[in-house]
Amino acid sequence: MSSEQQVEIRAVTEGEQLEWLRCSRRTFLYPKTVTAEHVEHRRPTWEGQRLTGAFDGDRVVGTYRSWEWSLPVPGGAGHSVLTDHISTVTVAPTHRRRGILTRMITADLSAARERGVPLAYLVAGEAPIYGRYGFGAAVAGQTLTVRVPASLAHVPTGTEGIRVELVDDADLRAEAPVLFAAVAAARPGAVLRTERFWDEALGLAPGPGDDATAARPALIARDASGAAVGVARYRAQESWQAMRHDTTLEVHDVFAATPAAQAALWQHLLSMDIVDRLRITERPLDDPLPELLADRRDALAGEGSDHLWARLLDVPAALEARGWLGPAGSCVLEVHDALGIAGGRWRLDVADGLATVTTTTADADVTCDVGALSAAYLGETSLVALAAAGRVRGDAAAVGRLSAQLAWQPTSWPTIGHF
Ligand SMILES: CC(=O)SCCNC(=O)CCNC(=O)[C@H](O)C(C)(C)COP(=O)(O)OP(=O)(O)OC[C@H]1O[C@@H](n2cnc3c(N)ncnc32)[C@H](O)[C@@H]1OP(=O)(O)O
Repeated sequence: MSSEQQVEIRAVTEGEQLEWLRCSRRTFLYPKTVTAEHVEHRRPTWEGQRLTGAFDGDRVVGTYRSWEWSLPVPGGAGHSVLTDHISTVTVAPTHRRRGILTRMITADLSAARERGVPLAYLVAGEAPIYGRYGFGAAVAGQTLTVRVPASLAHVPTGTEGIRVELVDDADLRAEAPVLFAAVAAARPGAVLRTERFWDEALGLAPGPGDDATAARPALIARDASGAAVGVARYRAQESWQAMRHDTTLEVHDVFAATPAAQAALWQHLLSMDIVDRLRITERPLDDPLPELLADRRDALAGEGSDHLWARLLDVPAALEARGWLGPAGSCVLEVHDALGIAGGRWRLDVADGLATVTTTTADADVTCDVGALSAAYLGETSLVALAAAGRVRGDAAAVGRLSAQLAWQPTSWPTIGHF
């Protein structure tokens, strides 16, 4: 067996992309044969992205993909930071636990910092992997299961003026991306989507061997002027025989410009015939659905999980880029970073919804590792909870105030944004 030192980490050439894709899909236990057609299908997505490979001789034994992408942060629409978006992280089972991921990710994070990118993020395959590299679990998602039929006891004002139309998935192409972009811009941590993502998600660009899915049913909610104000997508079991007995409708990608439009979509979905339950994925932690129901036990929360992991690369730039809802006040914050990328000690002054961050040598009020601050950065994970876990240290009043300052409403939104 070759030693770790013989494994070379470098950019993948066009001619190596097929082996690179094979390595990633094999490691993710993808069941289908990967061909040159799959590479052609992925090429539009890879344009402008960095594809890195770990090579043992001419064999690809590790994959890593990253690119610059904007991420909404607390502060409302218009508050976003440039990020290093990381994906397709794999090391072949034959080459695991020899430091290959460590070499790929530390090189990528350091290079991103040098380019002036203040934040990195990814959606983790498994929770224990990324904490050691300074990532913190920053956006959680939940799956709600709701018995059908169920009725809404409360609806927000204006729900009666919303009309819900049944369309095909493909019919969403013109209107859904614009609506999604507007909704996502105001939700911290919402992974933004490319045009290519929409083509693939709506079944308009099927990969080799994939079924064309563009005719799946979907819903559009429209206001009195006819403008699209909400979208919901869903799929049922494949055969009607299975559906005669016990039918779960998998509902995903529900988003709306207003609470009324969202409630109108739920009203429609909760009253569908031949359906026993809805299984609704990718919901934020503050989803109002249980509050709308006549019997809140009709909605069971389950499968809550970390979704997006964030990693601060430039603490002052990232803290100054976001908005602040909490009380005005100052503290000295010391951040440790074992990778030597983002550590330092700063005075943080919060006032009028903004923060000013300046280097200081004063004693620290609050001290933590970069992973803990990264977890709290998007406003959802509580700094007080991190302190209770021993991951943040300092005077309780200073930690409590910084925790209240970092918190943001509405919470983050666990969107799926790339393939
Ligand atoms: C954004 C994404 O793409 S998420 C998807 C991540 N990929 C996967 O889950 C696919 C299956 N897994 C893999 O391909 C590999 O196991 C990887 C990429 C997760 C790890 O690659 P490796 O090269 O083995 O990691 P490396 O050797 O650098 O490990 C560094 C440390 O992390 C630990 N570690 C790595 N992966 C895991 C894991 N899944 N669970 C627990 N610990 C882990 C190692 O034990 C090691 O710890 P140590 O330094 O204390 O010895």
